[in-house]
Amino acid sequence: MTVRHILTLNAGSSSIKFALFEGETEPAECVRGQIEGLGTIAPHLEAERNGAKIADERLDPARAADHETALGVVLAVLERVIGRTAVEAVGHRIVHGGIEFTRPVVLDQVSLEKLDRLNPLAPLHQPHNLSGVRAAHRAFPDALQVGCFDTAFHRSHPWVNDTYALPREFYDEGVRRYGFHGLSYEYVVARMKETAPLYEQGRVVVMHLGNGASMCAIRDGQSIGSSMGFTALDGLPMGTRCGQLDPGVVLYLLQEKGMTPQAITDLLYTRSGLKGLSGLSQDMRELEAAGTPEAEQAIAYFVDRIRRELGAMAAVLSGLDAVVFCGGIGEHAWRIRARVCDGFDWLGIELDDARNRAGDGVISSDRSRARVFVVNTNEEMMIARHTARLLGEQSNL
Ligand SMILES: Nc1ncnc2c1ncn2[C@@H]1O[C@H](COP(=O)(O)OP(=O)(O)O)[C@@H](O)[C@H]1O
Ligand SMILES: CC(=O)OP(=O)(O)O
Ligand SMILES: [Mg+2]
Repeated sequence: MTVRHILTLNAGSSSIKFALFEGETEPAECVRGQIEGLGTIAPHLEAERNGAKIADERLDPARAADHETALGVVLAVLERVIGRTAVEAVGHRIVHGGIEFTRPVVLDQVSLEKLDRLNPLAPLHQPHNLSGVRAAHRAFPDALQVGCFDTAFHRSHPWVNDTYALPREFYDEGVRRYGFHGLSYEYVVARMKETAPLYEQGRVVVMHLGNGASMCAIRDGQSIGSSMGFTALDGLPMGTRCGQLDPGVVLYLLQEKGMTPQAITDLLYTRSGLKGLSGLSQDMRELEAAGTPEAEQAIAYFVDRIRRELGAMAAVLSGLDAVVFCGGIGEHAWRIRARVCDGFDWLGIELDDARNRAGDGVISSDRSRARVFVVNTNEEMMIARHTARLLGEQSNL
């Protein structure tokens, strides 16, 4: 029997991550790579095959000026690496599934057109996710194209955590607290089931802190609340997004400053957050190294909003058994983890300094009532599992 190959594409706001999996039932990763720093002056490509580096280079910014150009680089790398290997399916991270797409689906023309309509609700992601589907279809015309949605994991939200206090018809037409980063949360829950089953059943707050950042309150493995809402703008401040904002500010920008909807979109999605506050960079590595007062204030605001959200989520969960850090910042920035957890002993959190600096697995002390973990999230693995299942179902038809 020939081995099945599944390719996964994950277009984030500052990166494209890709991976190739092989295997009949449980997919095993054989190639993984990413281009990070899209749209910055220093984009970087790295890739490995079975753990060995096959690419590690700074890219000419013109080759990663936007997602579409960078995707061309990714497809060229893949062609070099996998040659004529048949790819049976391509699994895509699609950030917004709206009301209708609540689980992974095989994509066709009709579903793509419906998903195109959600572009305005996730302008940093959705158009790139969908152009990834179209490019993959051109590159692998015989492969099944599967869409896996960031919003799907959060459909278990109880109504109070799913609605806004607007007249009811808005909820009915889809103005809801969808929540995002769902593939990452789903992976973390699956990982905890394997390695820390006691906590998987408990009251867990997961922090996905990357260029996009959100937090999720999880009970019994299900999302009961997210810091993100109708769009991926709400909640925590991010690389370039503002996070929680009084809607009155938007009215002020429209009415008093005469800004157009496009100018406001640009401001809130691409000029705010860490970049806007620091006046320097959206990248936590650069802010930590800079040490300017503005960079310090940007970090302080980021940490403060995470701490507020942690307190709120512990209240929603009626207590706390575990906290998980993941995403580019959550996995690598030990100083941020220390600042987030500082003084939370009243919630039962106590970090072990050496474990936190090492940043792998459990980072809380043995005395800590709540356990704190760092998990290297793997959205690609989650996409591959969903895609393998749908591929299996299709071949049984
Ligand atoms: N070693 C590090 N120290 C601090 N921050 C880091 C480090 N590595 C990555 N980051 C942060 O993680 C971000 C990327 O996170 P990631 O989750 O990969 O991005 P995306 O949201 O595009 O998927 C970078 O913009 C940077 O702020
Ligand atoms: C939803 C979101 O913000 O995703 P990312 O962190 O990958 O940009
Ligand atoms: Mg991401």
